[in-house]
Amino acid sequence: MTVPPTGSVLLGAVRPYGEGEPVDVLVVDGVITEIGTGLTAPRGAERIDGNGGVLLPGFVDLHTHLREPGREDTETIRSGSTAAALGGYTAVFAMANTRPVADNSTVTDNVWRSGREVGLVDVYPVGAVTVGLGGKQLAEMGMMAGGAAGVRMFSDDGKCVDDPLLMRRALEYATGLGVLIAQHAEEPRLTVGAVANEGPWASRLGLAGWPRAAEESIVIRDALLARDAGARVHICHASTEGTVELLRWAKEQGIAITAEVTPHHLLLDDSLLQTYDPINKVNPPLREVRDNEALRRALADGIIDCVATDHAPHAAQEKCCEFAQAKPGMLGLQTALPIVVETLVKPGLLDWRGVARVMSERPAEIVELTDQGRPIEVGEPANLTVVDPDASWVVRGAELASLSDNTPFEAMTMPATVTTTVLRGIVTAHDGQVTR
Ligand SMILES: NC(=O)N[C@@H](CC(=O)O)C(=O)O
Ligand SMILES: [Zn+2]
Ligand SMILES: [Zn+2]
Repeated sequence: MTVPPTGSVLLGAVRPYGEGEPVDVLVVDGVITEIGTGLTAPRGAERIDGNGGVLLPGFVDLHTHLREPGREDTETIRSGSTAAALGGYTAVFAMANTRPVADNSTVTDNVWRSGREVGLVDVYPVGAVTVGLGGKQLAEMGMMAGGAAGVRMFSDDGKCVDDPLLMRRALEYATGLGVLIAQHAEEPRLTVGAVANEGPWASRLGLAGWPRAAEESIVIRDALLARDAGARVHICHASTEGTVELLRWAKEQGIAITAEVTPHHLLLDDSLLQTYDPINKVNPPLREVRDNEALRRALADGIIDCVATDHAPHAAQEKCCEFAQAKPGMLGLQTALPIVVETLVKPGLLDWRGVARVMSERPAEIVELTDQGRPIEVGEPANLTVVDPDASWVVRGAELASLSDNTPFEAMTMPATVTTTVLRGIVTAHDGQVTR
């Protein structure tokens, strides 16, 4: 194991959790050593002016697609890490649906090492649950967990582990290894050919519908399997009001279930499909306004644990085509924080402490990272993000760091921006530029 590099920096005039008067935060060798006013930077330390911005723990994304290996034309570990650092992230979990699939330790260890070499964000590879995402045979989870990457989360994301017996075995095996299974909840028999939320818009537009039950039946099935196995299970990209109610029930029973919601499912609804622009095509599909509202409330009250981007880059030719043929997925890393501000902070559902909870603390806890999502206190690791809460900017896909530009937020005005990201005391991004 290589020792990760650390740095020293003085963050001047920042407001931890957006509270109180601005203070200076001194970081030496990757650790916060002093918080106060009028601090001076020791020799060799960088000095960053925080301009009174909000200081938060660095964001942790449990759901990112980096497309390396296999589709480096659409995203690489470097380009995805760049987007992550600019978006305020200090750790991202890279999904296993690459080519080849990350179903063995050769792939997961390579992703881990490449992430370390780039050094902009901690890239944690997610291992596949089944060989080749085929849903038939369990992958060697133990080998991946025991490798250099120390894989701690497994998912067939993009596909559902739909066989209930196999899912039960995966949960049992994962419990023994102390790792987490994250489920893409989609009963495939109910979504054959489905491209849009089953509802009035899909009917009107002649698009094949994706029923809510396809998601909800797997959510409740997996909650029950986790209960019986004494296992933990994590639900990827929760998208319906019904899923929220099932999560509430399962948590009330004491079942160890956690869930994430994407920024796009918080903000966008299926009325956008009337243009037939596949930029809005995603799995699970954009739902209805009542779902947006239920998901926002669930995130605010903790029924949904965290925000995860499901950053899913696709090439122009995979998006600029007939709706049914287009690939599902949208960019997310650089727009996540502003959308959380728009949908939760501005309406008063979350304060900045709450943003720290859903973007950093809870995701870090779910995957048991000990150096992320930590309190902003002396002696804690300096994985930090500075936000300008008053900034306003217009999204331009072509200007985002991703190699792809499939953002559904094109031309939208965003509130708030990340001004600085710090990984173990090293400034990784500042004023819209990465440092390495
Ligand atoms: N969300 C998507 O629509 N697409 C994801 C896969 C997934 O998250 O299910 C992708 O890999 O492109
Ligand atoms: Zn998925
Ligand atoms: Zn995904």
